[in-house]
Amino acid sequence: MTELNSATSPNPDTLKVALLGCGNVGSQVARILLRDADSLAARTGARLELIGIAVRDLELARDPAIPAALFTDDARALVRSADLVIELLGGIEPARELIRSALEHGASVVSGNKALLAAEGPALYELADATGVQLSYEAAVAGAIPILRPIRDSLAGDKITRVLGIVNGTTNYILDQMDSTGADFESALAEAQRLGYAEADPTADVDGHDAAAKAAILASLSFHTRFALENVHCEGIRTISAADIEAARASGLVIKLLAIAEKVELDGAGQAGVNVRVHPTLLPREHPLASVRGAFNAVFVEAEYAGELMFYGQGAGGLATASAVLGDLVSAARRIVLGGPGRTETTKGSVPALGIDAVQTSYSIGLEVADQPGVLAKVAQIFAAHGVSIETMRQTIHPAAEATGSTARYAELRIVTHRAIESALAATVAQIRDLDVITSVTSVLRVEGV
Ligand SMILES: NC(=O)C1=CN([C@@H]2O[C@H](COP(=O)(O)OP(=O)(O)OC[C@H]3O[C@@H](n4cnc5c(N)ncnc54)[C@H](O)[C@@H]3O)[C@@H](O)[C@H]2O)C=CC1
Ligand SMILES: N[C@@H](CC=O)C(=O)O
Ligand code: NA
Repeated sequence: MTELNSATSPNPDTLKVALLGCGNVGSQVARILLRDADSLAARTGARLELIGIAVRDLELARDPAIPAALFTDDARALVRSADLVIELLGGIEPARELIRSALEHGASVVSGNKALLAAEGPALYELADATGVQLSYEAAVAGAIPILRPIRDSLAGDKITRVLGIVNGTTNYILDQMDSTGADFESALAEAQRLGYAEADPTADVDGHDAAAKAAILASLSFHTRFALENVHCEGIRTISAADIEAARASGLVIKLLAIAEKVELDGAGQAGVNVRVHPTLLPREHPLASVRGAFNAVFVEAEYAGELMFYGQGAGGLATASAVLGDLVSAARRIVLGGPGRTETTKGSVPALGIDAVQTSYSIGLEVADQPGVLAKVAQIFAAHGVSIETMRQTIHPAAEATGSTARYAELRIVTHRAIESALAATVAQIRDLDVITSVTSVLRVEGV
């Protein structure tokens, strides 16, 4: 391995590519780089030579399509010899240290690591700018879907007002399986893991953290201001029960985990901030996002001049994600071949990050109440006191629960509100919880798109 980057010589015939990680995505990237070497060279203007693949365990049986000689357990040395580094390890360290080392050595970097980019993106970008190389991460948000490049480049002359999407394939797969086949949560998750959609630690998917990292990246690029993970309100899908899914279906709705970044007007004087959030959301079945099935993702972008745009495709899976990685790689390689400055990020704006309390949404609230006179009036009074108006209220009377020896009938209420400020909705629910006639608040879900 030579220490000199070929990128430093003008018009290089060959660019050296180091791959870090050979898991679901990395192994597919390696296969494509080897199999499609000629066509990639034709598109790039230089050969993309895979010089090594950093793995943790050299003894592990690997894909026979990848020559064994390419594997190394010395990622640091590999990075120092490359013109282009592809980071597909996941996690914060050693990914951060290796990316920094690559950028400092003048290598461009392609990464799919949203956890790292949400946490460290701006610092890494500054480093890439300082050394005149590129840091690209299309794979990090919505897998194969070209979404970051359109936001950053194609919409650079527009003003984005709202981004709303399904950006986690694993949770969409789980919710879809629960809805369409009645599968239970655990078996749907196990299948998502088997299919290579889930993160190494799937709690990142299930608890919404993966979607939150993507939401932070999307918001930062869309609103030209850095939004950190701490700015993202995050709720996962662990609390969604089969009963919630059934109740949604009965009302012509479907539950999806949505990432939303939207401009919120603070007053009539043009003051605005941005709220970024991830939470399970009820959508009408005819809403375009409702028909996004399996591990597919879709992102709606609303912009002042372009209007509504929708991006749809495979949000997870090794091969599909490899497509986004290769796209970034060829683009970065072309810049080396053709010369010219790298792309710069514009996340130095100062739009305030607003908490979820400031947003307008509507709630679907499930309640179990005593079946006695006056209950509805008490509940309705609380809504009125908070200025929240009720759009629909459905009541189902259940017979006494014989199994528990109870003789009292009880009623199930499902209330859908009109749009209101989140803080008023949350305060309404909190006060309802304390009513003596309420047995339990069985679910609270936000509703969009009605
Ligand atoms: N799987 C998917 O559908 C998508 C994954 N991504 C991202 O791409 C990255 C890779 O994802 P996957 O391939 O699914 O993960 P994976 O867990 O299948 O692969 C990661 C590989 O890196 C290896 N590794 C970890 N630390 C290492 C180290 N210090 N040295 C050498 N090897 C090391 C692991 O042993 C594993 O083989 C992650 O950042 C993930 O968030 C992004 C979009 C979609
Ligand atoms: N685990 C992620 C993989 C892609 O980013 C997901 O399920 O979407
Ligand atoms: Na993408």
